[in-house]
Amino acid sequence: MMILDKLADSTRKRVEACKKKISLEQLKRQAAEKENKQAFLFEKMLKTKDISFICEVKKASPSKGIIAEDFPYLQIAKDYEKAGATAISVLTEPECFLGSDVYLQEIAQAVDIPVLRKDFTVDEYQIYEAYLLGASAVLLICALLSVEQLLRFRTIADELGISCLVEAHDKDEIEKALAAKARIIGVNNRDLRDFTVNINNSIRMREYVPDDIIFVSESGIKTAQDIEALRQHNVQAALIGETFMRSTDKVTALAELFGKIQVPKIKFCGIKSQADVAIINKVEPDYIGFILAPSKRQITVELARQLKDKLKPQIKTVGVFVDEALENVITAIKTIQLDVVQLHGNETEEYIEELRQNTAVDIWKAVRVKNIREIEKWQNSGADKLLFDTYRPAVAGGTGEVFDWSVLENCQRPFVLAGGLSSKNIVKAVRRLSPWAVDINSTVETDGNKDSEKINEIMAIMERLR
Ligand SMILES: O=C(O)c1ccccc1NCC(=O)[C@H](O)[C@H](O)COP(=O)(O)O
Repeated sequence: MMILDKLADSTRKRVEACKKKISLEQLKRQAAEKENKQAFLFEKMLKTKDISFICEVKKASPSKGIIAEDFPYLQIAKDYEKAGATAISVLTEPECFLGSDVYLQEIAQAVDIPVLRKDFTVDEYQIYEAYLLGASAVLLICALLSVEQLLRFRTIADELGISCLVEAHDKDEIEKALAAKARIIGVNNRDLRDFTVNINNSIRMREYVPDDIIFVSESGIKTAQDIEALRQHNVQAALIGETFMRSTDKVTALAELFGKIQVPKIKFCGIKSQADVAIINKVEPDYIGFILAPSKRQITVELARQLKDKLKPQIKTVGVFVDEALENVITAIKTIQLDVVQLHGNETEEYIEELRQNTAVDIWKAVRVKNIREIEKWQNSGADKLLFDTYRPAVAGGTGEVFDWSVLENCQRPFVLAGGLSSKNIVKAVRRLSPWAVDINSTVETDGNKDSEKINEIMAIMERLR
């Protein structure tokens, strides 16, 4: 019997045993009661310009045996998220892959990125289970399912708001996936009959999948050259297990596979004490920001001057103002010896122009992003840089919340990215948007003060991207 048939058999038995504990009807009722706050997140996140990474958490496999003796699955998942993974695939098959539903459930709760349940789906029961465990997607393998089953399972998943990664190995299976109206097709580079792996399989199969369907290359991807070849063939995502499972430093491993990027300048905003300055001097970011506008982080011009005195001279200072009278801004620039003025209110082009006439500092205009029109409106601004931040009514800045980055994908000007950037999302943001600089504030604070561990973590992550 082939491995796939064995796995399907044992999965059917497993599902029957589960049904005795909780019936399908009960499971359906539970699913109906659960609110899906992030419908189809898995496929939404895979729709990016450059290649995405689906990183796999797996302890063992039939072809390789035990891959990870030590298996801190939650830490692995968190490391993948920091490394910039777009999604995480979690093996739940218990016999050959030594997976568990518990891994999936805990991981889905611990990370903000979508999680795929990697199992051998042979029964609709497993789709409801996956949804209840917190999965954002399930795997449907063409070699195991008829077109009718694929269609039915995909329809159930659609009703629940979760995605299906429909896996094929050859042209016939791709046709089956297309007949089942798959929106995401994964081509497996591993031949499950003899376990041989050849990443050219997905490259060969690329032409059979229309461009409006997300194409995922699965298995055996090891090197930056592999990723570059997939990129050249317009592959949207790479699903990688063993290579990442065997790497001790996921951030560096993913950075090496992704290839060189332009690492942005780094600004930490809301510096307000000598203790903050001491932390900053140790890590030497490119910029720091003093909030000189009403905020829980506001400091006086005089305190900013004193802090600047203690700051290493190579670190540039940004004064953040909100609709401040021009003469006060000019006085602050001179007193503190600011390098940059960040206008974070409703300042106009005329205001920017007048400021330009009166000072030599760089001017950054903060745009709090409500929609894409906001981005377009400021494209011809006279400001030196635009800084895009999250819009929240009645909050000028420092929200700690992320906005929808898709509006920035066609931005023509170099920009500063702000809004809820953290060690969890900064790599993904940098790869996806190539900002000129990143601005981090709330997420590196603990109890209202800058936290050296959190700042060090961001700096260490960015260092590994170089
Ligand atoms: O941070 C503030 O308290 C603030 C108040 C008023 C105007 C601007 C403010 N911050 C400006 C920044 O440059 C922040 O770094 C930016 O908004 C991002 O903040 P966060 O989302 O907390 O990382």
